[in-house]
Amino acid sequence: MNFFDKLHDNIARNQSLLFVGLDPNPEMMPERYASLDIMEGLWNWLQFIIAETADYVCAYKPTFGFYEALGIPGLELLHKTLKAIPSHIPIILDAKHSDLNTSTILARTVFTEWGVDAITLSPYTGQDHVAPFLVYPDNAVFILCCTSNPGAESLQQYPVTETPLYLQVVKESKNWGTPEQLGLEVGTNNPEVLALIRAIAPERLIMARSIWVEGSNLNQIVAAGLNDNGTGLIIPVPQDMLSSPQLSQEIAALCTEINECKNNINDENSTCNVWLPDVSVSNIHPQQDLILQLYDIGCIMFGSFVQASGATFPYYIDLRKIISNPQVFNQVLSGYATILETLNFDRIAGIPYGSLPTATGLALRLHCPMIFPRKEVKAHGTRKVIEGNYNPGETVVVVDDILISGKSVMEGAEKLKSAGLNVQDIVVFIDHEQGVKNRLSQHGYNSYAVLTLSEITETLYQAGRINEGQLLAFKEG
Ligand SMILES: O=c1ccn([C@@H]2O[C@H](COP(=O)(O)O)[C@@H](O)[C@H]2O)c(=O)[nH]1
Repeated sequence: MNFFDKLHDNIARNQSLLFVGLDPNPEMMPERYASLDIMEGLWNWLQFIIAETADYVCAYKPTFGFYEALGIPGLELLHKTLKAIPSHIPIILDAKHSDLNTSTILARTVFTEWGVDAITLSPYTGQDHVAPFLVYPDNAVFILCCTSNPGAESLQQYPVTETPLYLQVVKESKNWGTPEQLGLEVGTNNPEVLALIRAIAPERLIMARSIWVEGSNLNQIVAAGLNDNGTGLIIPVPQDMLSSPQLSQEIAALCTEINECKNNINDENSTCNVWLPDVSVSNIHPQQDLILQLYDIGCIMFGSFVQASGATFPYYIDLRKIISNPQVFNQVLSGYATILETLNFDRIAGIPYGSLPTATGLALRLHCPMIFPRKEVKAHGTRKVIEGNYNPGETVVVVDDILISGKSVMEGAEKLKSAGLNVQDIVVFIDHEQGVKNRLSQHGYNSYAVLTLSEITETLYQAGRINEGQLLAFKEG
């Protein structure tokens, strides 16, 4: 089960948006444990917190730094703490990790060895740093986009007049991972800041932090943080409460207060227009997130572009860019893989150059050998038409990026056939439509596409990424 499903199950099971920090901070350890050895006192305290709160939380969030600061016994304590958390409750390791060089090894350690479900990351090292954490489909990351630390303000709010840095972080990080894998960590007690972030990221889970300061208005904070469906927000249990001997009663009362707050807000927002989200939800394309990301990373361009056929189109689809965005690339591969898994073949062939990375990714993912027909045959060396090993008589599935006239893919397929291979199935990411599938079928090929061009354009239009003029440009192209 992936992190978000696990989290939502617990929100529903415990009727709680609350998460608890499991922080062995000696300065906060209650007096009643003072007579014990420090590590024993902290361990008893942590066990007490888990036992008292397990029925009232949606997640636990151990802060890595507190354990690290206790040295080797601290890391042993972390290990024991992670083991003590009931397995159905998701664990968010608060690491605020920011080092690119250690991201791959840390991701592997925390997700595969420690059983952590999600981790907090600092955004400064960019997508390269985040990508190694996103190759684990059941795990998630939270990107720190805003902190309540007054000293951070001059950076976060810069430049004051245009988009401040913290909002830029929100915008940028939306391109790094899907809503199921990437949430936002937002430290603020200012409802306006939360509302600005929510407006830019209506689809993201927000992990609120630092909301419990004197003068904070819980109702306003919850109202600003919830999404249009009245969800998408998790709230920390105040640190002070975790020292209380009556922890379970206090957290139960807080849970009720937040639920009342949430229900009132959701009731207030339930106007006579309440049917609208239902209508739009049913219209949302299942691949909407991927389509928007492809657009956002510049795979869909407007302008005057001459096609291989000589025709001029008012747009160009450049799927070659996906190789620079591992998260998007991975999702594109999943789209192809779903189709390939229904077909029978001995080898995968990619059409150069654009589809070679895709064919390579699919060959690795599906454990299937790959070959490719050369675009041009070299006048030296082996002078091979087909690269890679194969046996005549084998069946090959051809993968390409987009079908416009079908000429490129058929040329590639013919080269494979002339080497004695069987080619029947062609799988592309985008079908330009306008009869190209029929053309391929007239030449004896079955063709399959992950998406059609009209599905993409309708989705972009509905999401407000393109205007009516651009939509028409696609339709008339
Ligand atoms: O928007 C586009 C249009 C074309 N391509 C490239 O061309 C072939 C598909 O064209 P055919 O007419 O079907 O041969 C495709 O493999 C792309 O490499 C493109 O990338 N984007």
